Amino acid sequence: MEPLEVGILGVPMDLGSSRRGTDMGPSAIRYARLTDALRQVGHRVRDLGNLEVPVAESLDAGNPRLKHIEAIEPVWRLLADRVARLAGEGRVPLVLGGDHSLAVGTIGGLLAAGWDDLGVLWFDAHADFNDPATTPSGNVHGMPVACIVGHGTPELLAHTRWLPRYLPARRLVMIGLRDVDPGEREKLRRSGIVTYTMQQIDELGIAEVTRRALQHLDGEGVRRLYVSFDVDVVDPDVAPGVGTPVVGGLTYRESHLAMEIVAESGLLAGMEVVEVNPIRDVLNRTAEVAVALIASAFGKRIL
Ligand SMILES: NC(=[NH2+])NCCC[C@H](N)C(=O)O
Ligand SMILES: [Mn+2]
Ligand SMILES: [Mn+2]
Repeated sequence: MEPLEVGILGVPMDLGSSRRGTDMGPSAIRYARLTDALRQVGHRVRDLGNLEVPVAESLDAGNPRLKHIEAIEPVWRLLADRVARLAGEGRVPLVLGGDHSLAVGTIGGLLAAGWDDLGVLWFDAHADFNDPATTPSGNVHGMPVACIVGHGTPELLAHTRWLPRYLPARRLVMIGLRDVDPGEREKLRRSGIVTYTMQQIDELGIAEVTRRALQHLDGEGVRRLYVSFDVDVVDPDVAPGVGTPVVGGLTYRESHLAMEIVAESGLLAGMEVVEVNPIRDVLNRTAEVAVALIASAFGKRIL
């Protein structure tokens, strides 16, 4: 991989989740030597620090079907500005979460930067495609995909009016699904989003699935790839430090192989790693897995 100018941005946010702790994700990932890992692969790295995010205890959650949205939307806007600026400077944004709701800000920022050839690989145990009508929890980290592709109730989409446009649903591919809510399933079928469940990964293998996903995006005109990596896609035995663990996830090697294939595609233009929750982790193991996966996505090779 060509040497890149990587810009790291932390988003210490857990307002989108009912469990506290993902606000400490950026620190845990940095502590696991992220910049060293990227420099070893040959990239130039600049860490731009963290965004300021309100603390849950200082707020009222508000609407129980859209918790903390009044505090989350301003974080999205701020994050979108910062990401758009990074992209405008020719830097590759690497965003450290934080709960997965932040993806609305990152992807919104890339759309604002005029990335018309953007496609998204969404690695996740969950579909994150709920809206206030379908959500079982009211947690906004279960809704970012609905916001990004513009498929949600007007109440939800009212908070995305700052987006320059929505991402076409066919430019987002989900990999690793194994916990989808009933309301999400219906919406997902009609959405145009391409999905690969754990069953398909078991049957086809992660290499074939990742290659098919990339091939589909290529056919949609995607030339710049953004990887949204929710660490709960990895099996909780390997990555226990997450807010919403689901058994039956990717093995250590499967998740690496997917990242290695992403690197080989030559299309990686940005990445976020979200949902690392140090409170639930064991000796920062999940953050270490996150750093190793980032290194693979950014071109680290075994030989
Ligand atoms: N980014 C995540 N970890 N999302 C978990 C979502 C869980 C569940 N589907 C919900 O909407 O509440
Ligand atoms: Mn997620
Ligand atoms: Mn998830």
